[in-house]
Amino acid sequence: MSGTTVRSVHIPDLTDLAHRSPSAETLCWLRDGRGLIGWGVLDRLEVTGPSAMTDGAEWFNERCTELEIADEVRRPGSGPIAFVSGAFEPDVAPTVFVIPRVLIGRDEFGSWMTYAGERPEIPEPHDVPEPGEVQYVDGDRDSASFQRAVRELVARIDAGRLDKAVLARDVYAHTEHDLDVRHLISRLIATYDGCWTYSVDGLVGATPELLLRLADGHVYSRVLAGTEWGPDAHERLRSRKNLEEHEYAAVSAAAALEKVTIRLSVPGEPKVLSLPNVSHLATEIRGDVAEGITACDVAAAMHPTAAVGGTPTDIALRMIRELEGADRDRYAGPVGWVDSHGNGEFGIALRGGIVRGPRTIQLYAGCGIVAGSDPQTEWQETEGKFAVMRHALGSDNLP
Ligand SMILES: C=C(O[C@H]1C=CC=C(C(=O)O)[C@@H]1O)C(=O)O
Repeated sequence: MSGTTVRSVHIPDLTDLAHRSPSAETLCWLRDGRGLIGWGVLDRLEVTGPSAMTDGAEWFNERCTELEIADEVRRPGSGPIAFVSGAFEPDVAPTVFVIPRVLIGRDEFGSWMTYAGERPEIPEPHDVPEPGEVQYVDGDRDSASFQRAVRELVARIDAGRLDKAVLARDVYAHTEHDLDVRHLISRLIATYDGCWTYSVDGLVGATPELLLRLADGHVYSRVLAGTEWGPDAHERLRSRKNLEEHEYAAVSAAAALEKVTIRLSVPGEPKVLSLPNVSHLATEIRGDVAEGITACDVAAAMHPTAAVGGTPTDIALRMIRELEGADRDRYAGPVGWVDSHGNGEFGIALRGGIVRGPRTIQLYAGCGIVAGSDPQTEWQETEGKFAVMRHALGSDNLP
């Protein structure tokens, strides 16, 4: 890679990024027609260990110092970038960094292309094959065993051992034809355009939860917890149980952000976020980071918030390991991108799955358990969250 030139150049504005990738190994971070889509691998790292996120960032910075960089665009996301998918438990599963060979980016000012070596043609938009019939098979937990785990967790909360933990379950989707993540991406962006559609190294989904955006020293985070669906969902979101469940997540995110920011603004009351499948309570946090802090530093400081872990974090993680069954791998980890200036965006990898074979994807969904959580309702909530990927795989049903 040493001596390779990476160039970013302005190109005519493209509104259909998702349909341009010529590769089934598409890397993507897209929301509402803006974001990044990449293909080809200039370099790649898999790293495991408690500091995987910052170790990977160091590796990326070293790669950048070896490159010749010619960036005429000079905006967050231009120049060399790495797509990143972090493990939920970084000392157990690998965190992946991928520097694409070619990338098209788009923001409010227009589009650009970044490439290593010779300038490629801009690919024409094209259709990709559909997966055909899909069969769903429960993973480690069926309805009864998931509800048993919820009941056990509520008993431990009632006994005062912890306040909250997020329990997840997995489902395997087996498809008739080979899976092409570009098909999933195009279905996700069409319906969940207010979410961040991601695809990194087989992890694909559309998350409504932004762990952080860091651009020119300003940080923004959208914390979600508390879920309802169906009639009167907005009123029911204001229940004591939902507000409490949300509060743990917002407090944990703000406490982590405090360590890396010099200014922080946290609203006192959550808002309601409506999605096609469910609605959530949402807290939007804004701040300014201390000098030299990068998006990977902020992601490492924040993960896992109580939106996916619990309160207190260490006890919740122990309970999750004990009660959950399936290994989370990169589900509920930070997913996104970072550039050579430390700007970046990371979602929490929710409402998605991990491709496990040419015709198999393992889907995950979880929900926050607090005192008073009802096992049957929590099961239904995971069903509502699986709707995102079921839709991406071809179903037209929403819960
Ligand atoms: C853990 C998930 O969602 C989290 C994010 C928003 C709302 C949540 C809830 O209400 O339980 C979860 O904390 C998931 O989608 O798998």
